[in-house]
Amino acid sequence: MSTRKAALLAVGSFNPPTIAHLRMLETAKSHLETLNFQVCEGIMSPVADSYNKKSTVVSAQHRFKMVSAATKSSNWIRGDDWECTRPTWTRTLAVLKHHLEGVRQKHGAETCLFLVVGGDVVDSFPRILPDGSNLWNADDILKIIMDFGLIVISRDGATPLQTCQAMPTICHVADRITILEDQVLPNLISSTRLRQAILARKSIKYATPDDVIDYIRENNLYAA
Ligand SMILES: Nc1ncnc2c1ncn2[C@@H]1O[C@H](COP(=O)(O)OP(=O)(O)OP(=O)(O)O)[C@@H](O)[C@H]1O
Ligand SMILES: NC(=O)c1ccc[n+]([C@@H]2O[C@H](COP(=O)(O)O)[C@@H](O)[C@H]2O)c1
Repeated sequence: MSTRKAALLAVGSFNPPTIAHLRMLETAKSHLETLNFQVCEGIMSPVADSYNKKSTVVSAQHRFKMVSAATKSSNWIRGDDWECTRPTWTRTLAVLKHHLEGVRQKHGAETCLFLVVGGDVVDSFPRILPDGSNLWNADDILKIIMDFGLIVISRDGATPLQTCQAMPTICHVADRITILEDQVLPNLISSTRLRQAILARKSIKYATPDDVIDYIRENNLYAA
């Protein structure tokens, strides 16, 4: 069987990045390798500041630097600041389209780009915003699943398959979504837990790479 090249994209706040964010990319890579893909690159793209109105979210500049620190020891995952340096929020389909171009230039015109998300992101697909608009466009979701490829990492409390099956606009492609468990490190880690621990002066060692901890300490992030 011939090898196909692939790259992976993870989007999110990464406020701060945790080992769960890194594990989701490693889990997706291992799975694709069993399907004979050669996974060339993993991209972590922090969302722009304009997306989050929460006061707990530190600036995109800090979040990008923490992602760079988190990926320092990886030989295939890197942070990318194209999304977070744009003045307005960029929908994930547009982020994928942007990176597909770069990835194909680097690794060849046949390279695939998959989106990797936790199950909670899929559970947000049907969410209606207070102004009545959809958080996700149905068309975007269809394109992400069919034109790119959606890999979902199970997350406690999330029911991604049921969510997709219950959405009339995407139920017919629900079986095209890959849902994986992290068998090596099933976890309940979240950025929220790390922020809470820092605030309570508790250790976050081993929940994120040491370089991220150093960056948080040097910049006095998340402390009261
Ligand atoms: N423990 C986990 N298991 C599976 N997916 C995860 C996990 N933690 C984060 N993710 C996924 O990583 C991506 C980026 O997540 P994000 O930066 O919002 O982190 P978070 O831990 O969910 O943040 P917060 O606690 O601040 O809401 C999302 O696709 C999210 O579902
Ligand atoms: N319509 C969209 O493209 C869309 C909608 C909601 C969240 N997202 C992305 O998903 C990521 C995670 O967002 P949440 O932290 O709100 O779950 C962010 O990077 C955000 O940009 C994209």
